[in-house]
Amino acid sequence: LPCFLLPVDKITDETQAKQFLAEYNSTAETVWNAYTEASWAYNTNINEQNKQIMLEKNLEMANHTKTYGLESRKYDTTDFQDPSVKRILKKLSDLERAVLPDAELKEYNNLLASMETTYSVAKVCRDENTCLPLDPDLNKIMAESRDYDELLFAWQGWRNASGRELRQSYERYVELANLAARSNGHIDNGAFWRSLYETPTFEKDLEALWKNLEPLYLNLHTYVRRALFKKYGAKRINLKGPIPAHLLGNMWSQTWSSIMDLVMPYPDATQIDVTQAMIANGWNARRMFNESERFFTSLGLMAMPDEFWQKSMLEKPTDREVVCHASAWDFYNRKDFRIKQCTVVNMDDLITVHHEMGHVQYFLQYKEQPISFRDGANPGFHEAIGDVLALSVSTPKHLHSIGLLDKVEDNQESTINFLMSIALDKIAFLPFGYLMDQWRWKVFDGRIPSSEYNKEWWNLRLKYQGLCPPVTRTEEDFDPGAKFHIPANVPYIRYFVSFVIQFQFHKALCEAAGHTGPLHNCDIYESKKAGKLLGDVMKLGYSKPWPEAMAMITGQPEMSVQPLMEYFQPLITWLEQENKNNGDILGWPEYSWMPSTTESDSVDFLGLNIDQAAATAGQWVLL
Ligand SMILES: C[C@H](N[C@H](C(=O)O)[C@@H]1CCCN1C(=O)[C@@H](N)CC(=O)O)C(=O)N1CCC[C@H]1C(=O)O
Ligand SMILES: [Zn+2]
Repeated sequence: LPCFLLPVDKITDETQAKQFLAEYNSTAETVWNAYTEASWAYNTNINEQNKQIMLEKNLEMANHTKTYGLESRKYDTTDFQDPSVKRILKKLSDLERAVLPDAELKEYNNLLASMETTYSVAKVCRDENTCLPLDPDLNKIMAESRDYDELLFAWQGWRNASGRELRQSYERYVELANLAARSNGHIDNGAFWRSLYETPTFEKDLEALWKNLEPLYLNLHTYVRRALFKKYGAKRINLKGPIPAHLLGNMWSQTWSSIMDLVMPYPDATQIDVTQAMIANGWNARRMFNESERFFTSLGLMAMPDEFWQKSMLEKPTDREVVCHASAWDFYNRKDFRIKQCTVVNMDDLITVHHEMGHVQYFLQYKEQPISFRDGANPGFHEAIGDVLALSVSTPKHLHSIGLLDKVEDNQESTINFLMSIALDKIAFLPFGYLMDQWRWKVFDGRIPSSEYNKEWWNLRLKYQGLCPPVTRTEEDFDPGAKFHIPANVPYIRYFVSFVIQFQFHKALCEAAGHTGPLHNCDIYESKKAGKLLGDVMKLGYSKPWPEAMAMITGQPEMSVQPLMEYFQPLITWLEQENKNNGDILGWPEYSWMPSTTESDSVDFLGLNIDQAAATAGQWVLL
C-alpha cells in the first residue's frame, strides 16, 4: 500500500494527551495575550502602525493555532476517560482561520481590519467643516430628533458613509470565510457559526421560539405604528403598511426605548426618564460602572480587579480615532480584563454598561478554566449575564433606591408604562436579533448572491420587523454593512438566544432570591443565593454542553419563551385591547407601501398633496 494509505498510528495515550494540552494551554495564554494587547492598542488608537502590529500578532496566533490544531488531530480519544480532554481536543481540531494558506490568511485579516476601521471612522458631513461620527452624534440624532427629514439625513448619511464603502470588501470576506470553514470540514461559515451551539435542531428550535414570540411583536408593532401615525401623519405612516425604518429612535431600529415619549400609554403616571435624573444627579461614566460593579458584588459575585479600572477605556478620547462600539476584553492571563466604551450619560448606556460588565464577570468567574473553556456555555449565555442584572436595575423600585426615580407608584398605569419601556427594548429587538444571521447564513450558503445583498436584507427587514426603507434602496447600497457586527465579523444569533434565556435566568434567580409577586417587579439586588446560582454556571465556562448549564439554573435543559411571556403578560393583555379599541390590524398587508419622499407631500391639501392639487387646480383653470 502507498504510505499515505497506511492507517496513520493515532496516539491513544491519555497521559501524553494531557501533557500536550498543558503545553498548549500555557503557550496559548502567552500568544493570545500578545495578540489581544495589540488588538486593544489598535482599537483604542487607530493608526497604520498599530494596525500592522496587530496583523503581525494575529499571524503568530494563527501559527500557534495551526501547529497545535494539527497535532491535536493525531489523538484518538475513543477510549479516553477524561471528558474534558476529549472536549478540548475536539475543539482544537477546528483550526478556524488558521487553516488558510498564508496569502489568504493575510488577505482575510487585512480585510477584517480595514472593514472595522472604515466602519469606526465613518462620518456624515452637514457641510465641509461639520462632520458627525456615529458615536455620540448620529446616535443622539436618531434617539432625540423628531424631525422626519433630520432623521433621514442621519439614517441615509450613515449608510452612505459606512455600508456603501464596505460592500466590495465584504464580498471577498465571505469567500475567504467560507474557504476556511470548508477546509475545517463545515459546509460553509454559517454552519461553522451554528456548530458552536452543539444543537442539531438549533435552527428549528429558533424558528419555534420566534413563532411563539411573533404575536407579541405584532401587537407592539401595531401600537407603535399608531403612535407614529399621530406624530408624523398619514403621508409618512400607513396604518396597514410597514414602518419607515428611521423613526424608531435607533440607527438600526433594533431597540425603540428612545421614542418612549411618543408611545407612553399613560403620560400622567410615573415618568421613567432616567437619563434626566442621571444628569441632574451629576452621574458620569465612572459612576455608571461603579453602580454596576456594586450590583454584582451585592450578589456575592466578583469585584473588578484594580487593573480593570487602570486600563479600561470608559470614555471617548478626544485626541485620536478609536473603535467606539462598546466591548469587553479578556486578556487571557487571568488578571487583565477591560471594557472599551465611549460612554454617554444616559439610560441606554447604563444598560450597555451592565451588558459589558456581565461579560467581564463571566471572564472573572471562568478564569481558572483551561483556555479552551474560557467561553460562555454557548454564546447566548455570555450575552445574557449583564442583561439579567439590568432587568433588576431597571425596576422602578431599584431606580428609586439609587436616586434615579423620585417616586414609585404601584398601580395599573405605572405598571403598563414600565412594561412598555422594557418591551420597547426587549420585544422590539427580537425580530432584529433573529434576522441578522438569517441574512448572513443565506449569504454564506449562497442563497443570497452579492447581486441581491440589499434586496434580501430589506425583504428580511420587512418580513420580520415590518419595516421599510424611508427612501428607495439599490444594490449601490449595502445596508447590512451599516451595522457593526457585519463588518466586524461577529455572529448575532447569540443576542436573540440571550433575549429569550435572560428571562429564564431572571425567573430562576428571582425564585432563588425568594421573590414573590409579579415577575416584572423582581429585583434580585443583594441576593447571595441568586448570585451563587449564576456564579456557579459562569465558573463552568464552556466545559459542559449548554443544556447542562441551563438545567443548573432553571431546572430544565431547554430554551423557553414562557418566562418572557409571563414577565410581559399584563402588557400583552393591554396591547391586544388597545389595538382592538383603535380598530388597528396586526401586520402590514400593504407590504409594498413606502412613505412619499418629496417635501411638498407632507402638507395635505384637499386630501391631495400639493403637486397633485396644483395639477388639478391647473386643469380647472384651463377648463
Ligand atoms: C454593545 C455590545 N457590544 C458587543 C457585546 O458586548 O456583545 C461587543 C462587540 C461585538 C462583541 N462584543 C464583545 O464585547 C465581546 N467581546 C463579548 C464576548 O463575547 O466576550 C453589542 O454589540 N450589543 C449589546 C446588545 C446587542 C448588541 C448590539 O448593540 O447590537
Ligand atoms: Zn455582549
